[in-house]
Amino acid sequence: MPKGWRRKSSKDSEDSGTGLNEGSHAEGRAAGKASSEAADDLVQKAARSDPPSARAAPPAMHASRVPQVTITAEGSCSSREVKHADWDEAVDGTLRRKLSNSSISSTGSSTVESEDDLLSDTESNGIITLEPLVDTGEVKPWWKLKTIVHWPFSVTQRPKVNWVQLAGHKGNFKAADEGTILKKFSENERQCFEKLRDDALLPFVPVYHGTVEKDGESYLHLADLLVKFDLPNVMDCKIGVRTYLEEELVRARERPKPREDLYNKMMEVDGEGPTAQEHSQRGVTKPRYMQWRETMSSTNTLGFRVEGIKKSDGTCRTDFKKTRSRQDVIQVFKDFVGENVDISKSYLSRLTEIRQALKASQFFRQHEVIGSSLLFIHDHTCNAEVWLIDFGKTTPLPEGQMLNHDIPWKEGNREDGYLWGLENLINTLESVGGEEAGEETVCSDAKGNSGTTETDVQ
Ligand SMILES: Nc1ncnc2c1ncn2[C@@H]1O[C@H](COP(=O)(O)OP(=O)(O)OP(=O)(O)O)[C@@H](O)[C@H]1O
Ligand SMILES: O=P(O)(O)O[C@@H]1[C@H](O)[C@H](O)[C@@H](OP(=O)(O)O)[C@H](OP(=O)(O)O)[C@H]1O
Repeated sequence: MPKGWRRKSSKDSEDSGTGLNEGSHAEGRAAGKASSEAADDLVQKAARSDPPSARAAPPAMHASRVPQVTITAEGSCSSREVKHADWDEAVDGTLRRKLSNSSISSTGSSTVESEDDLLSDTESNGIITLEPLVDTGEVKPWWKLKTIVHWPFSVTQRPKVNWVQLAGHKGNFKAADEGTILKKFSENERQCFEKLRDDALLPFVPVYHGTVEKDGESYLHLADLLVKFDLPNVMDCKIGVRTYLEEELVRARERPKPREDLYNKMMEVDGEGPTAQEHSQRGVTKPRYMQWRETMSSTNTLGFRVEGIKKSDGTCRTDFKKTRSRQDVIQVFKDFVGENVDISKSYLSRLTEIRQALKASQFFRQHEVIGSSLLFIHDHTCNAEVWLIDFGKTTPLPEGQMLNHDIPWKEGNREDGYLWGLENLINTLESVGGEEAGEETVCSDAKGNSGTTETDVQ
């Protein structure tokens, strides 16, 4: 049992996240209004605002063919249009898809965007679709990917390859050889993948193939986790009770930099979110924004939040900023698993294995894990996997220091609430399964033959 936290039963916290964290909504709003003084006051206040975490809480191809990147979206995902041929010469000589920012913009123009825009624009979340401009009928590596689908909105009958980035920074990913992707290099993340090579968590992180240089840029070469799935359903859940580093807090306190992009993002969700001072300066600091995101979503109440979901039918959602109560999260999960008990069970067993591995992991003990996600993937075969991704802000502790990951965060202790969030995630999925006890389960084999089974969940 976490020290200082209590894992509540689903009953305890039945109707809202506030059941897990009494008054946290009100406090969230209060935090939203917290200060009308100088920006550094905002940061200090945010730092002091005794986050709920500190209170009782529950538990690829050849040159003859010129493919084209099509970035489109459905549902509430960002809308992207076909831009220009966007294949690159690959690192090893074959051609690769380029998912770079230069071909993507919210207006569909091919204008190269500034670094600032890239960092602040999360509109990149969308379904990335490849299609060849010239179809020779030849089967090339990319077309062998199992993620090939024919979109309903397709203007062409050519095969397409889809990859989805549900969260994170625009332009951070490129395609690589079949079954792999390139992620923009971060020394911090590289070090994490190197250390994970010899760790208990290795079976739960994407295979790391080292670093790659391309056009003067460095990348981490990683396994594409979607590749073995057929029309996958994908969900990104950010884990932990805190989504910013302590050092970001300190920096913002020393040199507060109110950001207009973050102010605008806040306004999009809640016009009443910014304080009077933030309205007048049309800016909010990063930690203040991050804390506001935490209080608006289930990060504070449950220690995790849903960032985005892409379903096999092509629909994609990233509008979960206000999905906060346990009931709302359960509903989102129910919808994601399609009321399929077998899938819930598979996810649960994988999460249980992850929990076990985390407890055995030396890496985990010695790192503050911030902004990392669990990527859920399943398809009609009921193959369901969960993977640990994104170690960009996972930071080593000073020599000799270790974290519990399930005790409240207080500035200085660097606790991240990762295990607490995982516990709540498991608990939430158990509720999804529990509510669906006896539901008919329809999974198909790899050839698409359906089979119906009656399943009980205890
Ligand atoms: N190895 C992978 N295989 C398949 N999809 C992946 C993989 N890694 C990341 N993704 C997709 O890309 C998205 C963003 O990944 P990630 O969080 O690593 O990016 P990021 O830019 O570092 O994010 P952030 O800005 O939150 O730090 C995920 O939600 C997922 O949809
Ligand atoms: O989810 P949202 O509301 O779009 O907010 C972004 C999200 O929290 C990212 O995790 C964060 O990047 P980091 O995790 O790398 O800090 C980014 O900061 P940024 O704008 O400074 O890139 C935020 O804008």
